[in-house]
Amino acid sequence: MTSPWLGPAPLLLASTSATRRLLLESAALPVETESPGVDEREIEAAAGSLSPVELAGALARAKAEAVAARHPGRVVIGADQVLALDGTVFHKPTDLGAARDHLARLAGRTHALHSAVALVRDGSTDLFVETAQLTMRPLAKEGIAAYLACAGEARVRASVGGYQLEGPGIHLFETVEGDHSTVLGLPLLPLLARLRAAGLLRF
Ligand SMILES: Nc1nc2c(ncn2[C@H]2C[C@H](O)[C@@H](COP(=O)(O)OP(=O)(O)OP(=O)(O)O)O2)c(=O)[nH]1
Repeated sequence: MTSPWLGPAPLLLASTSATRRLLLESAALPVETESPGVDEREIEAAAGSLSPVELAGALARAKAEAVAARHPGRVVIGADQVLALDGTVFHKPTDLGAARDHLARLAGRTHALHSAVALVRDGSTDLFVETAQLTMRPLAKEGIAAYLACAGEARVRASVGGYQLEGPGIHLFETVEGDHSTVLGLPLLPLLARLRAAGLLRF
């Protein structure tokens, strides 16, 4: 397969997310990954009164710029996803109990997933945020328990909402508005448009 990538070196993804890496590889792009090594909670605490969208952008920028500083000349992508319900920000559940609490609060409501991407090239950062709106079914605690038993702790803890839409999480929803890749945490269409505009893609 001839990759569409025209860059001199593989894309450098400043992320520990296997999901994000898979999304880029599924687009036939050569990817290297490096952990950003930034303290997200510290950035969030310092961010003070940022909106969820601004917080996602600040975290994506911090991750990308931290890795770009270590690899001058590379095209670096950082990303962050924030789940917001009525302005309250949710973080990845630390265990099944936390996931159960999250889902009880999200059930029957519409929440936003703000997926921010920071693209760093030649010392400049291009930042954008895409939002998906997800309406979760009303779920009794028995339904939530059955979902958690089906999904399992590893899958539940791997994503900010406690669900993986391409997995059993799909059962939780009435409607999903927004691009699938935005839900998974790396909005591909606007990212590819920017890489194409920079002359980094063959087509
Ligand atoms: N496979 C899958 N992953 C999802 C889904 N929704 C969210 N995620 C994942 C993508 C990200 O890995 C994670 C969002 O959390 P973060 O933006 O903090 O990224 P994470 O800490 O995983 O990695 P990073 O900070 O980039 O090193 O949740 C989904 O529906 N399916």
